[in-house]
Order: sequence, then structure tokens, then C-alpha cells
Amino acid sequence: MKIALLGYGKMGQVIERIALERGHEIVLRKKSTDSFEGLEKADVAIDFSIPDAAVGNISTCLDQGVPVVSGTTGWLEHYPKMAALCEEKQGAFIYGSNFSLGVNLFFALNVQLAKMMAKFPEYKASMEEIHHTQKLDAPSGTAISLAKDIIEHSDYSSWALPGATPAKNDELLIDAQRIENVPGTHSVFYDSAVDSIEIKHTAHSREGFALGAVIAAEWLHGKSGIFTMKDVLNLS
Ligand SMILES: NC(=O)C1=CN([C@@H]2O[C@H](COP(=O)(O)OP(=O)(O)OC[C@H]3O[C@@H](n4cnc5c(N)ncnc54)[C@H](OP(=O)(O)O)[C@@H]3O)[C@@H](O)[C@H]2O)C=CC1
Ligand SMILES: O=C(O)C1=N[C@H](C(=O)O)C[C@H](O)C1
Repeated sequence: MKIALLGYGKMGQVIERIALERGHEIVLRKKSTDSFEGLEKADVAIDFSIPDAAVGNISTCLDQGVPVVSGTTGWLEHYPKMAALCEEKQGAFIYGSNFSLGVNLFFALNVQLAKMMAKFPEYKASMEEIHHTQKLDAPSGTAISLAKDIIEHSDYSSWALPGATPAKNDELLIDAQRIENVPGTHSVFYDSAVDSIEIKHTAHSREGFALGAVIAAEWLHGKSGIFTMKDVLNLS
């Protein structure tokens, strides 16, 4: 497959290595000031860029009829617009806040636990995510996905970062920590007066995210529609 990389930073470079190992060819490595030259040759594009660039990159792919896998986080308020464009162009699009197999299993575990804990209001939920210091967005896209799933299956009505004012009772707090060189750690806590329950996913490197993105691109090639990693991994 011919792959266009939109974003060629920490993730783009690991994705390139894994894509080459799996027999693919890279036809574009786009950084901030580069053009889209080469995109027309691509079977699929993989966007791991920055929040402000994601919408432009995804739109350009859909306009040019190139299937697009986006792992960029921090732009999700524009997702409905991108989904509508994909439908209009009869294109192919996958967004994932996290492409690793482990985190997608963790998402499923989080839903099961949230359903169970909803019956026990003596436990208060909270979350923590830890990432490297270059990360532009907070909380992480993965943390937002986890929070949305908890909110859907509980009485929490929204998530919030800890602020100057105390959290409301129906607010799910997400503590976002930035520590040098941490690839990505997510925890969900349920605390009562007498004990605590915790689930945690720790990425040891960026390999899992990058492999998942390449697998998603291979899966998307030749399809049309809007998909998620649940479709790719056959997790319902
Ligand atoms: N979904 C997932 O599984 C994962 C998602 N991510 C997300 O992926 C994104 C990238 O992460 P990471 O690689 O660590 O970030 P980096 O900062 O290392 O890389 C970002 C890259 O995007 C480039 N860029 C900036 N503007 C544009 C543009 N207009 N078009 C194309 N490329 C552009 C930058 O180029 P330049 O150097 O010229 O500025 C740089 O090459 C983040 O949003 C992060 O949250 C990260 C890991 C896993
Ligand atoms: O910026 C990162 O590095 C990561 N971003 C994603 C997110 O925001 O959830 C996924 C992963 O945790 C690494």
C-alpha cells in the first residue's frame, strides 16, 4: 500500500518504520510547512499531526478521495463536520483517540466496570492521565474517551480538569499530569470511605499506537464509511 504520513514527528516516524517493515511504501511525509504533494498517489493517509492541523488534513484527504486514519487528538469538537464531509464524499475515515490494542481492550474493561459501579454510589469515580511534556492537549484524547464511556453508564454528567473551584458532585475529574518521556498512562479510580478500586493502562513506548494505526490503515483500504477501532478489532 502507498501511505501518506500527515505529521512526521514522534508518531509519524514510528509509523513509518512499522509501515516499511510491513511492506508498505511512504509517498508523503508532511510536516507543518510542507505541501500535500504526493497525496494523490496514496492509497491511504495517516494523520498524526497537531490539533490545529487535523481538520485541514482530514478535509484535504476526503476532498481528494484518499481514505484517512486520524490519531491526532484535541480537535474533536469538529468531528461531526468531518463525519458529514466523509458521508458527502462517500469517503473512508477512522478517528481513534488511541490505536493500541491494549487501550482498546482497556476501553472495553472501563465500560464493564462503569456499568458495575453505577449500582454503588458510595464509590466516587475519578481519572488520571500522564503524558510527556511536549503534549499540546489536556486532558488526553484517550482520557476523554474513557470519561465519555463512564458518563454514558453512570450519573456523572460531564468531565472536568481540577480547577480553582471544587468539583460538582456530578463532575468526573481528570487529573492531567505532564512528566518527561512518559508515552501515555491512564488510570480510572473508584474510591469509597473504606477502599479503592483502580484500573490502569501503561504504554511502555509508542509502538502499540503506531502498529494499531498501520493495522487500521490496512483495514480501511478499499472500504468506504466512518469507522472506529472497534470495527477494526471486531470488538462490539
Ligand atoms: N491516537 C493515538 O493512538 C495517538 C495519538 N497521538 C496524537 O498524535 C498527535 C501527534 O503526536 P506526536 O507525533 O507525539 O507529535 P509531534 O509534535 O512529535 O509531531 C507532530 C507533527 O505534526 C506536524 N505538523 C504540524 N502542522 C502540520 C500540518 N499542518 N500538516 C501536517 N503535519 C503538521 C509537525 O511538524 P513540524 O515539526 O514542522 O511542526 C510534526 O511533524 C498528537 O495529537 C497526539 O496526541 C499520539 C500518540 C498516539
Ligand atoms: O500525545 C500523545 O503522546 C498521546 N496522545 C493520545 C491521547 O491524547 O490520548 C494517545 C496516547 O495516550 C499518547
